[in-house]
This record gives sequence, C-alpha cells and structure tokens, in this order.
Amino acid sequence: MTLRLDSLGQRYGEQVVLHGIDLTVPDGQLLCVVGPSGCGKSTLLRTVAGLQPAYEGSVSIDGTPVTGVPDQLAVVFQDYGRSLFPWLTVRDNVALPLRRRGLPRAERREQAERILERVGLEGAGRRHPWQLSGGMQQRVAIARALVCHPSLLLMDEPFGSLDAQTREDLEDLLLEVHRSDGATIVFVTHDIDESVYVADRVVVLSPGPASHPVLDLPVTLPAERDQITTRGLPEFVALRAEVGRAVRGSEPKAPAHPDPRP
Ligand SMILES: Nc1ncnc2c1ncn2[C@@H]1O[C@H](COP(=O)(O)OP(=O)(O)OP(=O)(O)O)[C@@H](O)[C@H]1O
Repeated sequence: MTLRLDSLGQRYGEQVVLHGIDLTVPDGQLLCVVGPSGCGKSTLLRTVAGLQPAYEGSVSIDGTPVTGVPDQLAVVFQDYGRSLFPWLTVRDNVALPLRRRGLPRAERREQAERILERVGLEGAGRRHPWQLSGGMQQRVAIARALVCHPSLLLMDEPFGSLDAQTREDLEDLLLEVHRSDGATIVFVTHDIDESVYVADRVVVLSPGPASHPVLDLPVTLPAERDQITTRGLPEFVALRAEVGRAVRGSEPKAPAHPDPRP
C-alpha cells in the first residue's frame, strides 16, 4: 500500500503539532521516523491510523483518503502491557482481530497458533500475558498485528522499553516479517542505531511543530542484515552519523548560561 501525506497539519487546541507535512511512502517500504521528543511522531501515526482526523491536508492510502481506521492496517504500540487483555489467553488475544472479522472459532485458533509459532511463541497460546516476560508480551502484540496480514503496519516505539538483547531479537523478527510479507511499515523510534538497522529509509522530523523533514535518507545497506556484521559496516557508521547530526541539529538549543562574573 502506498501511503501519502499531503500538507498534513495537526493541532491540539491552540497548539500546532504538525504543519505542512508532505511525505510519500511507497508500497513495501520500511520507513523509520526519528525526531526529538514531543515533535509529533505519535500524533503523525495516530493521524495515519485514522484515530484522529487531520486538521489540515490529507492522508491517503493507494489514492483513497483516510477518513476512519483503514482495513488492512495494524498498529503496535510501545506499551504492550496495556494493549493486551490480561483476562484473555495469549491465543485469544492474538485471535481477536479474526473474531471481529467473523472467522469460525477453529480457524481463529489455528491461525493464531500459526502466527505465534512464527514469532517464536509456540506453546505459549494457553498462557496469559501476565505470565510472560516483556519481550514475549511484545511478541504477542506483534503476532496480533500480523494475524490479519496487514498491508500497512504502524509501529510506535515498539521496542522502546525492552532490554538490549530482546530488542535486537525483535528487530530481526521485524526484518524477517518485512522481507516475507512485504507490508508498508512506518516505524517510530528514538534510537538512531535502530532506525538505520531496520529501515529502507529514515526521515528526521524537526522539533514541533514538525514540518518538512530535516533529513530524508535512503538506507543503502544490503537487505540481508545481521546485528554484528551490519552494525560494523563503514556505511552503517556513516548513515548513523548523518541521522545523529540531523537529530542533534534539529533539537532546540539549550539557553546560554548567564555570565556568573559580577
Ligand atoms: N491527546 C493530546 N492532547 C493534547 N496534547 C497532546 C496530545 N497528544 C500529544 N499532545 C502534545 O502534542 C505534542 C506532540 O506529542 P507526540 O506524542 O505526538 O510527540 P512524540 O514526538 O511522539 O513524542 P515522544 O517522542 O516523546 O513520544 C506534545 O507537545 C504533546 O504534549
């Protein structure tokens, strides 16, 4: 699915958060959005997801304006603890979108088990989310997002609260899913290394109100990525530095210290 933002603007009351954003994400691209805290990244995702109507401009998917939550869209948030239902088993959490689509129970269970196996959680279907580690819970949230084979996947800092090892494992899972399913993915992260490692393209937004991206960078690394080899490539290091400079350059400057001398 091709996602297009045209002169997109968003505000909360008097506060302008996004202004005049033009961005096209071609079908199958994994776009990372990076930018200083509060610049409007989550607002951008919520607007694309149809959860907030655009204040100005438009969002369209394959040429059709987004006016509500689009079919074929799935979202993964950072806060997996709140996005899973604790009273449902892992399998029923994952099968929930299938239930909404009216699939019979046996088929729901079978598809949920298949996707759980794919995210490395075979055998966990009968447990409850609170019996799992944070990394496993986020795998459940990813499984639930994938169960309907979305063409557009929005991820808002999905690995932000996980330990380094789990985070790397889930980055690799995301790359594998992207390679095999080919969905268009918009992935918000604070982590510059992570953005370069997973993305086909990185855009850096300016401090709010975010407008035209301050950097729009194709990631020209080989498609086959590996946590050790890829991160050691000179090209990776150069891309990371370029994104880092853009993020730092876009951060508001700290106020100058007053001269303490009398
Ligand atoms: N529901 C809301 N009501 C009012 N203001 C909001 C709301 N959601 C966000 N904001 C404000 O809009 C601005 C952008 O918030 P947003 O969460 O989109 O930024 P962000 O770039 O995702 O931040 P972070 O990186 O810290 O998650 C912030 O100033 C925030 O306080």
